[in-house]
Amino acid sequence: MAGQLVKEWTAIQQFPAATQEKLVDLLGKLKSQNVDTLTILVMGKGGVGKSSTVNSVIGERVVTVSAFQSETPRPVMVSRSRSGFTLNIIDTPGLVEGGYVSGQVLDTIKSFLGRLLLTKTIDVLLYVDRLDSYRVDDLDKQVVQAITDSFGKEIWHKAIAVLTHAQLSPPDTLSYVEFFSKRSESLLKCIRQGARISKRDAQNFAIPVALVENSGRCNKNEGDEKILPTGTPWIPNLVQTITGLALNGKGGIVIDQKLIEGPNANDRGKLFIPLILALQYLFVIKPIQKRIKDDVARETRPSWA
Ligand SMILES: Nc1nc2c(ncn2[C@@H]2O[C@H](COP(=O)(O)OP(=O)(O)OP(=O)(O)O)[C@@H](O)[C@H]2O)c(=O)[nH]1
Repeated sequence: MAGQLVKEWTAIQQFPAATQEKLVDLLGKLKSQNVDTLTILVMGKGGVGKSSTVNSVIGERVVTVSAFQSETPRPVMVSRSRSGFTLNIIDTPGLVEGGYVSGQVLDTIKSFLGRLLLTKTIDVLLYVDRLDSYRVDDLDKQVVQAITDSFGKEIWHKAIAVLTHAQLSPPDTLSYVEFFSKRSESLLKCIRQGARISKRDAQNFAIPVALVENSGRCNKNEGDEKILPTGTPWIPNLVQTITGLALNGKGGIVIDQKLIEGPNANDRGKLFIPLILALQYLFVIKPIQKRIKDDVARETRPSWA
């Protein structure tokens, strides 16, 4: 990738042996299908755990994590290669500023992608939110809508809903599995509404949900792998979901000029052309015609004629 430093993915060796084995297996599966590069875009609101998730997957602290609004300039792309396979992960700033979806942040993300990935593709979107948010609201829908408007509805063919803080203790009345299924169903419903995916089309846009626990206090199994309350080691599970999506037969999101400049940037004014012509006729041409007519009517023959 032009101008992009691709480092060797040495941090993979920091993972416990069982996790390493599964990751190497999954990368092998991708290579066997002729996929030797995977580019993952990470988006979501602020403070939901995007940067932490990037660090967890790479296995080292590659992007700054902060309990408050991040001061690290983002977007940032982290690239790692291993045995001829390259993983690119793009961390982005939170999409909400001052209680509103920030068009400026989205534009920054798009121009960053244009500079780095023009004519290349985004293979997977990690849409990050927290498991321990108890409800979705209109702002969530607006975030999804803004992503859809910027990248096209097709991006949801390549999306995983990632829920961080997954080691939560649910309220007394619900089991962990019940809580997870309620939370993921309400988030998926919000995504479908925000992305304008009809009920009939929902099957076609089956968005997987993956759980993540970035905390250093995440429980571990006997193999030292970080596990969810269900016992599932979450890093290989997330990478498996990513692999499945990369190989789901749907094309990635191509970063081209049209996407960078916004939908029909050149056509934007076209809608106004008839209106402008009508106004021109009413307020310019008609008055001129009238003045000419009046002038002709007022014209008196010169004395010499
Ligand atoms: N317990 C727990 N804390 C998490 C988890 N993921 C992130 N955090 C914490 O949540 C805070 C925000 O995490 P970030 O990774 O910076 O979140 P972000 O989405 O990148 O935030 P912005 O930079 O504002 O866009 C930090 O204090 C993290 O330590 C998680 O899975 N579990």
